[in-house]
Amino acid sequence: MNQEEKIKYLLEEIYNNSNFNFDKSPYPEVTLTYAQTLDGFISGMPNTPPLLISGKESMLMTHCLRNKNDAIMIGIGTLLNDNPQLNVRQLSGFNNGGDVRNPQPVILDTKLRFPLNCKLLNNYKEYKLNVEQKINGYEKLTEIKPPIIFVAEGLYDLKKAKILKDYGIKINEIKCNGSQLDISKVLEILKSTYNIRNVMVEGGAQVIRSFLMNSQIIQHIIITIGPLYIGNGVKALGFGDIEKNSLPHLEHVQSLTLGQDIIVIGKPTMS
Ligand SMILES: NC(=O)C1=CN([C@@H]2O[C@H](COP(=O)(O)OP(=O)(O)OC[C@H]3O[C@@H](n4cnc5c(N)ncnc54)[C@H](OP(=O)(O)O)[C@@H]3O)[C@@H](O)[C@H]2O)C=CC1
Ligand SMILES: Nc1nc(O)c(N)c(N[C@@H]2O[C@H](COP(=O)(O)O)[C@@H](O)[C@H]2O)n1
Repeated sequence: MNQEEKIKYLLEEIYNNSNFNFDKSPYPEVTLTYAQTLDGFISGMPNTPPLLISGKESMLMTHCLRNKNDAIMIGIGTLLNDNPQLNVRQLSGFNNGGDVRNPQPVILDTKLRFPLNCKLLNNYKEYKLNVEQKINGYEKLTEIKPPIIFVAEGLYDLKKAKILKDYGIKINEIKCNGSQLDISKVLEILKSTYNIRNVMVEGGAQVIRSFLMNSQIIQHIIITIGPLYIGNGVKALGFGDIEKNSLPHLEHVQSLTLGQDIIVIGKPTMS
């Protein structure tokens, strides 16, 4: 088995041994995953270039996880800072007719700050154009699914939403009482409207915090620890203290090394 096959096998084991019952749950199966430094940071200071924490082997694991999940969720903070692609381009066979798939991107974006020139939109537009115009080799392209954006009712620009919808982007309005979107509602819609069976939540800090504070909706946590210190930056849980009792601990813990990185895998529990 090569490295990619070994990682895929490891992930199969994790998901096959999950006692998650999709039919009985109002939500998809949720995996929270991120990479952090030895001093607990997931990135440098806000508005600085993206920080590479994962080595090539654990980045391959991230792409295998993306391949395994129907959807990948990030907050608008990550989109604005990193301009990510959220695809599986590191897997063998990508764009060469291989048996791999991209997850559908999901963005939490109350005020629709989604930039009209971001890679997520450009990649989707380019893919659609290739398929619609049957451009040479289009049959072998790995499908790119349209991003799904969650916005708050009354807080976003309807004209911008119309432009995005015309490109094929899915926009879902949620009633929002507080300052952030209700992640339970978001997950319910992903399951009921989009038939999303499993979702990996990649971050950033505020999204990780929201999920960990509602850890009953998470089935798996997979953390990559890269062997570096950076001194300051954005902590995995963002800024501001949290009551210790609101956070879970892990059970059924496994750990392994991939390259120079340590991977910690477990199930969150409050008990
Ligand atoms: N190392 C790693 O694995 C990863 C690192 N990162 C890093 O994280 C940093 C970004 O983190 P951060 O700035 O916290 O941004 P986030 O990606 O967590 O996005 C936060 C924003 O999402 C919107 N939002 C809407 N609803 C919710 C909700 N229920 N919970 C949380 N957020 C919600 C809010 O914006 P609004 O009010 O406008 O809707 C909020 O400000 C970047 O530097 C990036 O590099 C990101 C992913 C993985
Ligand atoms: N697994 C992992 N390791 C790191 O070191 C990271 N910085 C991240 N970041 C996440 O990956 C996104 C970038 O994705 P693309 O390479 O553009 O597909 C970034 O936005 C974070 O979500 N992840």
